[in-house]
Amino acid sequence: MPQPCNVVVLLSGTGSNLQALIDSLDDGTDNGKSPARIAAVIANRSDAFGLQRARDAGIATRVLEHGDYDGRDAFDEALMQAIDAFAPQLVVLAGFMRILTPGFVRHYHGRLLNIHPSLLPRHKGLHTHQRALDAGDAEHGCSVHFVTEELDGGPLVVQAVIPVHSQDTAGSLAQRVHVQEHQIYPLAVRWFAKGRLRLGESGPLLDGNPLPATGYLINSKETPCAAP
Ligand SMILES: Nc1nc2c(c(=O)[nH]1)N[C@@H](CN(C=O)c1ccc(C(=O)N[C@@H](CCC(=O)O)C(=O)O)cc1)CN2
Ligand SMILES: NCC(=O)N[C@@H]1O[C@H](COP(=O)([O-])[O-])[C@@H](O)[C@H]1O
Repeated sequence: MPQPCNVVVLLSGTGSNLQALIDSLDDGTDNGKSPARIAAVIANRSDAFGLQRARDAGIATRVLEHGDYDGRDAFDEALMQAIDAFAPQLVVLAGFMRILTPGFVRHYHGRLLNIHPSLLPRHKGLHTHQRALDAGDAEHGCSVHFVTEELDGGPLVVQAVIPVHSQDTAGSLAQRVHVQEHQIYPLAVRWFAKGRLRLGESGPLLDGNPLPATGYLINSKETPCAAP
């Protein structure tokens, strides 16, 4: 049995996506041989509740406060050293609210994933739920993508789609998107950890086959269909 894929998770806040990853990797569906292990959780804020979730799960934690460093490059250099101490095969951004430098992104090319609360390429950046409402979008959702230098511009791995209801608010959308995030992120991490997902020269490959530009699309009726 190959060693499980070492994963380091970066976060800045609540950590519900971290919790979904913890729960999915500990759900016994792999005959007790999880394809991945979360080696560490690293936060850029000491008040991130995700740190408590990690501690409760017995996962190592580190805090690097970006304000303690003289600029982005210095912070990212220290962050890389902290991450590499855990020798990850995969780095997962789970609500990590810092724009990463080109040097950082290059260092983790092909093994750096992010989850974003919109149907990319729509609504890159922040405040996506309100922007979807303001734009009158009929659909919204979330996206997992490989991280590149272009903010939220990396190649898509998987998206989950939800309908926007007339009575929706940014808060209600966030709640319904979170449910989908907690399905698609564990799915993508498992694919990567099992060697099924990789970033090829021309884009993401799943089982050797190019994924569509949308990534694997889960047209959610809000009860996510089984994915491969
Ligand atoms: N080079 C890249 N860095 C990051 C990416 C990426 O695709 N390429 N994804 C983001 C995640 N993200 C949205 O999914 C995101 C995070 C943070 C920001 C942002 O504007 N951050 C501000 C600070 C905001 C704050 O502290 O509240 C900043 O860094 O100045 C936009 C999008 C992770 N990084
Ligand atoms: N641009 C990055 C971004 O906005 N990411 C979003 O932050 C939230 C973190 O929630 P969590 O801390 O409960 O996992 C998630 O909704 C994620 O999509």
